Amino acid sequence: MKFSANLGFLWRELDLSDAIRAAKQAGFSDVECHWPYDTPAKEVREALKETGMTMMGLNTHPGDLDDGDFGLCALPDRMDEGRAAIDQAVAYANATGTKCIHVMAGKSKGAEAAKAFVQNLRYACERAAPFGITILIEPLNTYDVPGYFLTSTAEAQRIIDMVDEPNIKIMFDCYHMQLMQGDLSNTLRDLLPKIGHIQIASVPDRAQPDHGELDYSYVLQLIADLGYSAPIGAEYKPGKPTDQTLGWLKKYL
Ligand SMILES: O=C(O)[C@@H](O)C(=O)CO
Ligand SMILES: [Mg+2]
Repeated sequence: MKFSANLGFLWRELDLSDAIRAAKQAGFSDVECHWPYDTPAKEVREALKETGMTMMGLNTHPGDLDDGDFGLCALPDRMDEGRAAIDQAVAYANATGTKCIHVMAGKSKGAEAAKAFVQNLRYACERAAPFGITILIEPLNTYDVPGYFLTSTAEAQRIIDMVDEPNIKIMFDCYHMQLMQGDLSNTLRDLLPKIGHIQIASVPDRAQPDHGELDYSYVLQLIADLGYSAPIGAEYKPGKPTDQTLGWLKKYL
C-alpha cells in the first residue's frame, strides 16, 4: 500500500520543496498539495526529481479565503475568475508533472451554480486532457465548509454525468464522506471506477488515521481488495510535529 503526503496539512512549517524531501524521508511514496502557487514550479519540479516522487494533485485557487471563498468554479457571477484559476492550475500541473487537479466549486447552490460548475469543468477537462491530467471534484462536509456547493457522492456523479468528459473523476475523501454519508464500504465498492483519488484522516478530529470512529485497517484493506493500488492521500491535521504522527504509516512500509 502506498501513501501520498498531503503537504497542505503535513510539514506546513517547511517550504514546499523541503516538505517534499521530508515526506520522502518519512517513507511516503508520493505527495500532493493544496495551493502551491507561491512556490515557483521549477523548484517543485526539482524537488520531485531529486526525491523520485510524483505530485498526485493540487487544487485550483480558492479565491479569498479570508473573505469566505473556498473555490471559484461554481460561482455563476465569477466565471472569469474560475477560468483563470483553471488556467493557472493546468499550467502549474503541467510544469510539475502533477497527475490531478481538484477543481474547487466554492460556496453556492442551485441550478445556475450547477450550470456554471459543469461549464467550468468541461473547460478544465479540455485544457487538461492534452497533458494527461485528470480533473477531480470533491464532496466536502458541511461542518467544516458550510455552504460548499458539493457535499455528496450522488451530486458528484450527477455533475460528472453532465460534464460527460473522459478525464473527470471523484476525489473520495473518507473523512468528509464518513461525516456526510457513512456506509463507506458499499460506496467505495460501487463508485470505485469513478474515483480518481482517495484521501484519509481520522473522524471526527481529522488527525492521523489511527483512531476515531473509522477503522482504517479495515477500510484500507477493503480498498486494496477492491483492486485500487494508487497512492492514498494522507490529508490530516497533525496537531503536533508531523514526524511524531507517523506510527500508522510505519505499519505499511
Ligand atoms: O478535503 C479537503 O479539504 C481537500 O481535499 C481540499 O482539496 C480542500 O482544501
Ligand atoms: Mg480532501
